[in-house]
Amino acid sequence: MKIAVIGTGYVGLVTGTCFAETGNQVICVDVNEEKIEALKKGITPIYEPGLEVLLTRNIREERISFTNDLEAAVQDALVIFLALPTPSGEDGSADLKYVLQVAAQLGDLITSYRVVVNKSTVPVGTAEKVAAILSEKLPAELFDVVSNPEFLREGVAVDDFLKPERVVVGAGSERAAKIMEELYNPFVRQGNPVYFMDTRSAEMTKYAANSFLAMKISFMNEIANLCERTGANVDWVRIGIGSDQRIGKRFLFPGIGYGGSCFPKDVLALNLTAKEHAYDFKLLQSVLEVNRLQKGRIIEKLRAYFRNELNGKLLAVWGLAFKPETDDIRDAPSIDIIEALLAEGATVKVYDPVAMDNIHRKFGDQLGYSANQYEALQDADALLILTEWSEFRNPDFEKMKMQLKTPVVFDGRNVYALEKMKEQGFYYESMGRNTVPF
Ligand SMILES: NC(=O)C1=CN([C@@H]2O[C@H](COP(=O)(O)OP(=O)(O)OC[C@H]3O[C@@H](n4cnc5c(N)ncnc54)[C@H](O)[C@@H]3O)[C@@H](O)[C@H]2O)C=CC1
Ligand SMILES: O=C(O)[C@H]1O[C@H](OP(=O)(O)OP(=O)(O)OC[C@H]2O[C@@H](n3ccc(=O)[nH]c3=O)[C@H](O)[C@@H]2O)[C@H](O)[C@@H](O)[C@@H]1O
Repeated sequence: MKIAVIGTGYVGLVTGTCFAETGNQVICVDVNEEKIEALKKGITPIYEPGLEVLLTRNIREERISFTNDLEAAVQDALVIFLALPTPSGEDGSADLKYVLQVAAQLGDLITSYRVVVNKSTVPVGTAEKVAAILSEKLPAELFDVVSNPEFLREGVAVDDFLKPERVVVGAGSERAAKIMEELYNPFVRQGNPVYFMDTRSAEMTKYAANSFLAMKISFMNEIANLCERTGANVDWVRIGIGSDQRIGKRFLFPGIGYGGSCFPKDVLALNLTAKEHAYDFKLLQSVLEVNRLQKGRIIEKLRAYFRNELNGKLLAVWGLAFKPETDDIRDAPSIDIIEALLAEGATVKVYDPVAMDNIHRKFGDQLGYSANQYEALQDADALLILTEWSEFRNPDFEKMKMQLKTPVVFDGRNVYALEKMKEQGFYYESMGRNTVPF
């Protein structure tokens, strides 16, 4: 099948590459010329394990190509995917300007039947808005608008796309549903269900999924905070509740609050949708508040330890990306935490395996940047762990102690076992577990 993908960010690039991998002819479009030039050479602008290999193979076998020319891209494509940004607007609602602008452009370019598929995360009713814009220029028989939200996670995006736990398709017509069924057929053959529904339900499914996961994390963060106050250990509580299949083992890890390009903006946007419909979504408001507070917990711990004197302290930070296996720092909790440390007069030295360039673009010379994890520790009063990269899991503890001024670790991701830190002689505070004193 001939496919056009508009927008070559995370979602567009993975969508295009994976559909090429399953034998379709894909053309990807972006307004960013630099990005397109790099992609033509097989260079991906994002760090995503496995993506570049797949991309270069599909470029070599001529199943995927890149252009800045929207008209050329949609000329032959039967299916047009919109993988455009939907950032938070000023009031927290999803800003639809990119999606609606492209819809207007498509109205001028489409000359025969096309399925316009929205892969971006968009509020309920957006498919109808896109259809209304297309209708201004096109007769109804020339297009269908489908909602096909994406559930991939950064860091494991290729696997998530090729082996999805489910695919959701909101299609208003039989004709469009059939085309989508054919497109996803290779995935169905692997036993993964495709759920066909109306466009409004598909749009709501995406927000409900992200908000539910954000709620699960926030719930565990609150349990962790309570564990600290009651002397329980959240590791045991997590295992204890997670083995109940109704709860599930995943997404029960407490930490420094959820971040990333999606949970924060999507929870905000769903809350706004509720407001617009005069519905007071109390649970969602609590999720937002709990997450805001959780990012400050590690600062509270530091303040208590340093007796409110963070001014003049040298603090090392390991991990900046919003989670491991990505260089993405969009809405990363590390940003809020570093900003709070700087505001209190601390000096901050950072290290991350892949997100250094992105964090440098954000903070410039406000921070010290280290070439490796041990260099960051030199003379530091304490280490903060903000992303659970696997290379932080089994460090050379002796080297850490030698580099640090005092062997003090504040772990926002529960990377180490309490016994290990005790044995190694660290002062160690983590989330929802007992503090290991000197
Ligand atoms: N990043 C993720 O892991 C996931 C994101 N989503 C959703 O997918 C959508 C896209 O997200 P990302 O890929 O992360 O966004 P992104 O911001 O990384 O990429 C968007 C791309 O669209 C391009 N673009 C902007 N205007 C354009 C136009 N008029 N024509 C052509 N290209 C244009 C930009 O240059 C950029 O390359 C959002 O709605 C997001 O919520 C959904 C699931 C996962
Ligand atoms: O809509 C999206 O963009 C995507 O958002 C999330 O994917 P992603 O943002 O890549 O990252 P997650 O793995 O979900 O992690 C999000 C945040 O939650 C935090 N988290 C996750 C799990 C957990 O147990 N505890 C926890 O604090 C992570 O550290 C991270 O900051 C969803 O998991 C995807 O299904 C969805 O497609």
